[in-house]
Amino acid sequence: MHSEASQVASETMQSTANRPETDSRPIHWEAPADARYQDILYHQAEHIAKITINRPEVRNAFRPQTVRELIDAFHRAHMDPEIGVIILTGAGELAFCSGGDQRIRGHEGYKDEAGVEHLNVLELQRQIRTLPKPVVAMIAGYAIGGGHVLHLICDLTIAADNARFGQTGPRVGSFDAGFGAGLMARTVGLKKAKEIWFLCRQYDAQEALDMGLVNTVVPLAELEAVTVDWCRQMNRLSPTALRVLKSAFNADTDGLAGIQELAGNATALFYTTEEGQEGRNAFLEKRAPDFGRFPRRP
Ligand SMILES: CC(C)(COP(=O)(O)OP(=O)(O)OC[C@H]1O[C@@H](n2cnc3c(N)ncnc32)[C@H](O)[C@@H]1OP(=O)(O)O)[C@@H](O)C(=O)NCCC(=O)NCCSC(=O)c1cc(O)c2ccccc2c1O
Repeated sequence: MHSEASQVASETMQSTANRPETDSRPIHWEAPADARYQDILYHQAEHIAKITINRPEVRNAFRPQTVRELIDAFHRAHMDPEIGVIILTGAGELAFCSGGDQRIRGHEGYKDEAGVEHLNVLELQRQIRTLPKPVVAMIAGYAIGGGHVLHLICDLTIAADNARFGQTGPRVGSFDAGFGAGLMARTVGLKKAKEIWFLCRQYDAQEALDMGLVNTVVPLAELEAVTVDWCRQMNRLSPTALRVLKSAFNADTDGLAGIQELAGNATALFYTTEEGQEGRNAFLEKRAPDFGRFPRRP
């Protein structure tokens, strides 16, 4: 029979084993020479990529070029086998992102250098959802309008205590009736999502936490350390498990495209098995496949 003290000790050991200690070692970001952009920054270290919207003079509002660069940077992190987790953030302490740059909004979208109008942030949203690595939004200051939807799309959100969240669409003559509405409702519930869009209020970090819009709130000074710690924790886990789980979380929301994503992971895993390879080998060796040796599992 356990004494009370040994029982407490064993429970403590168990809970410590389940909750890794915070790893607050400093991280030494490097900026690869071939990843230089105008509107964003790209850094990497310890299997983590950090992508920063770098337009603090407009609270990190995006223009078509910003979005093009973000798409390129996310593609880079997606394809880099050294990268396991991606952080999306904004430069400075005042804003994560304030959405589309209203100064260059035209009649049909946001004007690029050639005068062509885009809503290309929608492409970026799909990219962040479908790339098979966790994406963490690291938020200081405002996440507003299209910037608010960007953090919503990310898999996790870590907010500093100065963060503020909200939609402005109906006030500035815009709306995101795609993930901006549907995913918002799935995240915070239908009534709250309608409140966010219909009243265009701002919410502080604690309110965002209370409604399930963010995962945690930390002091501003600890924002990057905590975010990096979460990324380090994810990087210690099975990349395949995280990959399949991410697609599973998308599957019902994204309909057949979501099932396709999840199913693609099943196919990729099947290709790694002897059973999957027997079919290919038989074809290449011009013989009938022998699937008889593989178990019919219950
Ligand atoms: C974000 C704020 C709440 C910050 O307020 P604060 O008081 O801290 O700062 P200022 O207001 O003084 O701003 C400083 C400086 O930045 C400029 N600025 C800020 N945001 C933007 C912006 N989005 N575009 C352009 N410029 C911006 C501001 O003018 C100041 O410049 P000065 O020269 O005067 O110093 C507050 O700034 C704010 O509310 N900003 C606007 C937020 C907003 O309405 N965003 C657009 C929403 S619509 C959208 O994002 C959107 C984009 C898409 O691509 C879509 C695609 C498809 C469907 C829907 C989309 C969509 O809705």
